[in-house]
Amino acid sequence: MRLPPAIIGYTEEVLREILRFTGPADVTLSRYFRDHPRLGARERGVIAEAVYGLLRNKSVYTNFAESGNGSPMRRMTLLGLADAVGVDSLGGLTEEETEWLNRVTAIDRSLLPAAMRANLPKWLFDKLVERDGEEQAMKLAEALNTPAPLDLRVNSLKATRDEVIATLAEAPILCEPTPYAPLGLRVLKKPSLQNLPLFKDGAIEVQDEGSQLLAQIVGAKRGEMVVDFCAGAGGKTLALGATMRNTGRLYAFDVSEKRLAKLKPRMARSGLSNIHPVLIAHENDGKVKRLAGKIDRVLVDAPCSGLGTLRRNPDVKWRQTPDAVTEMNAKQIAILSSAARLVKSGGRLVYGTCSLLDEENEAIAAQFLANHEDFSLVPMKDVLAEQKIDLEMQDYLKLLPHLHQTDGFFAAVFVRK
Ligand SMILES: C[S@@+](CC[C@H](N)C(=O)[O-])C[C@H]1O[C@@H](n2cnc3c(N)ncnc32)[C@H](O)[C@@H]1O
Repeated sequence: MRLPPAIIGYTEEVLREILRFTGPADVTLSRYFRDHPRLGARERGVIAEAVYGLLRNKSVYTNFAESGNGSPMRRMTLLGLADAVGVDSLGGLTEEETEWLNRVTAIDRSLLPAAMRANLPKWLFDKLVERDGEEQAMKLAEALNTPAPLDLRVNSLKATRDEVIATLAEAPILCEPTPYAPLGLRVLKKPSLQNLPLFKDGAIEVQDEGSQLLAQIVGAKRGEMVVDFCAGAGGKTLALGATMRNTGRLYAFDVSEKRLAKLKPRMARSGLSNIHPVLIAHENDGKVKRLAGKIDRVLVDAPCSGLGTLRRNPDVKWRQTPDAVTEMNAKQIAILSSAARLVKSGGRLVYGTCSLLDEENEAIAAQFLANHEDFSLVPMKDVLAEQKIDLEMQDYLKLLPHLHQTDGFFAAVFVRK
């Protein structure tokens, strides 16, 4: 069935706003849908898919939109919608538009220049090519421009992975165990989970496999004192709390009240009572100082460019700038240095990001080690062996979508001597 012609106007309107890049695309999209309650579920789905498809392919579509007649924004909109549902499903096109869309969507993209095909901003593409070579950079770009699968983490306090697979199969929702994370499941389609008893009762949480692995290498144990320094809405906090079997004390620090507020209902669902959310004003807050030298394990899941999450947040690549990354680097080293003071002798400090850039990853780890003689690096291959995770790494954890089917993640593990 063809889509009503009005959908083109709605998509164009919201796209115009999103392409100003004044805020995250998902926030703008949610606000638009709230302001347009008449839009049905199917229309919302198509508009969202068109917007995301366009953000993923913006370089190529901008080039395509330069041909043809009429407003470039309408042409961009048509390309996004054609990407989402196919040209034949669009209602309200002129004959000329149909002919143009059929022509440009049939173009063999392998003939386009690599920098355009990668659909990355030039500064980022150049950086990746310089580091990894063009072939690898293209493979990475292609994976980053493909939507992420839906990964779940089983809450081991409430169920086993096999029990969840069996219960989901009754729904029927098909999934398979993730290759590396012991409690992960990859769902084969993208069903809505919110109303499932498994979700409401806290037996499952949505969490990328890479994020699960980052929490696991902290190695938190029963009865320990653990700090999740940048806990946000608690994706990794919940995983840590379950690994600790709901014992010990797990402090969830963050500077964002809004993010910590989102952790609370998730804590309630999970059945975890060992988590203590703490709002801090900054990384040197007195609440941090009081715990100096007392903590067994500290995770710093640092604020970063987020370029490893482009599969879910394709707008991030167009919103980030090299200057913003440089500013972030100062914050990252400041947070890591302050968090390090919490770690007791023999304790573990984990620095992680969801960035692909060396300057937010290895460079911060190296700078930290150079300035903290009382810490040494624990090679990631040893940490993975200890956690029985079957992944080949050297000094650091470096997860990449084209190699591991996860978001891009980096982690370094240090021990206090
Ligand atoms: C990558 S996000 C954390 C994601 C979270 N750990 C998860 O797994 O869902 C980084 C977090 O760092 C927080 N943050 C920023 N500056 C901070 C600071 N100075 N001290 C502590 N947290 C900070 C941000 O509010 C944000 O929630």
